Amino acid sequence: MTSKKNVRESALDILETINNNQAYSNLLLNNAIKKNEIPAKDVGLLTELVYGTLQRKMTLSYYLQPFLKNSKKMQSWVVTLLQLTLYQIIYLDRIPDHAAIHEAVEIAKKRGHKGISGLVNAVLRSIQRQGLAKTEFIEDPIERIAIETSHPNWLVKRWAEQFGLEETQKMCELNLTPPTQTARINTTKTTVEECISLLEAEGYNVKNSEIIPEGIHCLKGNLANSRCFKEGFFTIQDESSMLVAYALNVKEPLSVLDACAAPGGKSTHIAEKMGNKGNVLSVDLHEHKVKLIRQNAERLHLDNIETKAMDAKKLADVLEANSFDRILIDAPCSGLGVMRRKPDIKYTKDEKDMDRLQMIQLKLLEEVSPLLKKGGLLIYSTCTVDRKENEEVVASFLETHQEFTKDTTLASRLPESVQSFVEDYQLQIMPQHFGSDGFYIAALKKEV
Ligand SMILES: C[S@@+](CC[C@H](N)C(=O)[O-])C[C@H]1O[C@@H](n2cnc3c(N)ncnc32)[C@H](O)[C@@H]1O
Repeated sequence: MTSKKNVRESALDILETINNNQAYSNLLLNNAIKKNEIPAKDVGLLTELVYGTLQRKMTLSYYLQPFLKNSKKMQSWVVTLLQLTLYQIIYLDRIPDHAAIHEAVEIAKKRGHKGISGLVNAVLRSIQRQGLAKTEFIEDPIERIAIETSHPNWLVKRWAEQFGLEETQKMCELNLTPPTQTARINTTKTTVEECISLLEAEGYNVKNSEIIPEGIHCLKGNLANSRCFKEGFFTIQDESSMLVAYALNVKEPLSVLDACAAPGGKSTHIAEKMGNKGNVLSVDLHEHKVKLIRQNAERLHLDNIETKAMDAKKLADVLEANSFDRILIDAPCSGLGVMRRKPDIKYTKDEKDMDRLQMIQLKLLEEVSPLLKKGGLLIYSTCTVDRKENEEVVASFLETHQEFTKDTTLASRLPESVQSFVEDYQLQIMPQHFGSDGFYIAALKKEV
């Protein structure tokens, strides 16, 4: 079947839409694959072109700059086309440079005019002849890391202040690598061994997680298309997120509130760990999000999840105080721990977002915590790497809530390889620790 727009034209369209509208890359990619009837064999290349160019945008701009006399006057699609092509020349060995340049010139002819295609050709050929500017000579280490790893300056500076330059550099470099698909086996339906052999029979290359006993890594294929997935044998989830149900200590049937639950990755894990017994109340803001939790629970054949669409901050108006054994607040956050999956985050967030989010996170803790029983456990988590949204939120909550204490037994409940990263009652996973998402967990206990 011939595609309506070829792979590189589609990649250019997607990148332009992201630049102009800040739309989500994964949704745009899926739409383009359908609309342009991109053949299955080219989907991998299209994904790599879009994510790779987006991930390296600042580095590519830095390399292009000396060759563009007046980039401000240049139409934005031309700059994006140059970045897309330079990405292939520098980072994709399997595409010969002349083929990438030829395609770029053809696209420029089709979308623009002869002048533009001549300019695209001239810029790319000059880069080939003269080579790339050296980043080692950038004196300021913050600026150098920012350009080399394509992270905004303010973020590199912020992380360097919080975690030191060395950890920041490691994190930024790891953020450029493609994530591995991981999944959590539904232990109420199957075992890890059985699921691995069923997936292998379907043609997948999978192996055990080195961190989570019920986790697996997929080395080939997309698990979402498997029969095992449809039958509810697993949930696609990052390994860091799998730690939350361990932190909650839900080995027996209990009453659990998951206050920010959609699409239900952690709710379903909790429900599985309780052996499809007890009760999980999964709350999220809107009905369309809550529907995703129900769909997931149904697919996994879990009957112990109840859902509610409402603002968790108002739950205390409709539920009894002191009524849950466990509460999870997996709060809305800046998502700085998941940049490998969502490179758009790098260019759309700013420091004001963290200030705004901190207020929301604190308010959620304030309003939801009275629902916890005395002696109960509250877990606060985010998929971000930022002290303002993590340690500061929890410290501020503890200051004004004497009835809560730090639960220093957190480490003992977590899988062994993670334990050494726990500090007292908190865990900040950095992407470079295990190659999983950056993630924060704090464990708090309500005094009896
Ligand atoms: C990090 S995501 C949750 C992911 C989920 N726990 C999982 O593992 O699948 C945060 C969620 O909080 C929800 N949310 C934000 N503000 C909320 C509020 N005031 N009440 C309830 N849910 C809220 C968002 O809609 C979003 O789905």
